[in-house]
Amino acid sequence: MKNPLCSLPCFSVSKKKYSQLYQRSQLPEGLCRHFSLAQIKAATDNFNEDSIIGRGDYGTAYKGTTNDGTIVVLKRWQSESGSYLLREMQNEVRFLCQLRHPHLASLIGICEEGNEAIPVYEYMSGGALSDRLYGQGYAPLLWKQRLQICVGAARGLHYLHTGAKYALFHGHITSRNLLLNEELSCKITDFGLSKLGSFCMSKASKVRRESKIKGIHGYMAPEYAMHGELTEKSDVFSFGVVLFEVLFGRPEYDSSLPEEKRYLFAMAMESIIEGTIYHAIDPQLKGRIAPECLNKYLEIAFSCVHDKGSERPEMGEVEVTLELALELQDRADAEMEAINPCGQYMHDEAPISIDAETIKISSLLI
Ligand SMILES: Nc1ncnc2c1ncn2[C@@H]1O[C@H](COP(=O)(O)OP(=O)(O)OP(=O)(O)O)[C@@H](O)[C@H]1O
Repeated sequence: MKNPLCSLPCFSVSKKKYSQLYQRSQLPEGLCRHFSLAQIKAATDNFNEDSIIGRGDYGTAYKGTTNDGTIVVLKRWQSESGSYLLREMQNEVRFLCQLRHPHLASLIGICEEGNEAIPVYEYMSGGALSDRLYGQGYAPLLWKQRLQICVGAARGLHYLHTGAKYALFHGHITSRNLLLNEELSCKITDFGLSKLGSFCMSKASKVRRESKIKGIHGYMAPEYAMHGELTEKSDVFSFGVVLFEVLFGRPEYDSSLPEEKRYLFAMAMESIIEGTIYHAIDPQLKGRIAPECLNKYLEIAFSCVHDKGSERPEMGEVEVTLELALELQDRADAEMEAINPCGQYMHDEAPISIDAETIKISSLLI
């Protein structure tokens, strides 16, 4: 049966209308635990202000503890929010209930009672990757930790694209949507904008959005920003943007910087052309990156943000290349440690050589 929500325009929903609009997910208990509203209230001390950890467009995120002691995050949808946000939340629940992967966010269950529709997630105590890269209050991530996080995220995204019966496109990959646990293992979250692709990826992998184009502009592939075409290659593009943030330790756009430095890609390009990349990257990484690793990393990062989707690699290739970059770093570190068994060491700043064909960045980015 066609979901009646799909044909609704974007408007805000009154409480009365909400119950008519909201279709119970009717997910079997085996796929998704069902919480009662009383259990949710107990977990958050009746939605106590102190339990709030953030607010999104849809409503409020709370940290809570379930009766078996599990620390969770609950997202309370507000009826004043637009109906498209309700649709996004249902979309997320529908996908996450059926997907299980160590690098995808874990949906523990949902509460559907009265006017409430509250998904319950595993709590990720390590925060968002964006916060760890350029937020306040965290120790800087080491280069190898960053690489491991990227490898994890690439595995999750590769699984999303190819691991299930139908390909799934995330549609909203950003460093804010990559959450870390205590061991710094990364999980992809926020599947509200996700779309099912074709049964077979090699056939028509293109999904055209009928609705408004949504997402964060700097992460959007040119074909998505301009024509609303969401494919697996749009996720690859967004992931490439994250790879640059990881290396440079800054957001893709930073209004606090002088104009010529605001756009991450303009800065990255200039540093490659002028041979000043080692000065442009995150200062915390100075001397920590082996040149052969940096070369591999930059090669794959630039190819991910290629102007043309067809020239971008598939996530499987991205994953393998990042694993190789990590291996090159491990090897170089082992060699340095053999020479300096108890000393601090710095890797050389060898020139970077990237094929000019790989660097074809959209003018939208710079
Ligand atoms: N599972 C989780 N574990 C720990 N923190 C989380 C979890 N999910 C979300 N958060 C944090 O809660 C805050 C709100 O997140 P949420 O996903 O609700 O909105 P957002 O991503 O900030 O915005 P939007 O979803 O509207 O783009 C963010 O700081 C996010 O890092």
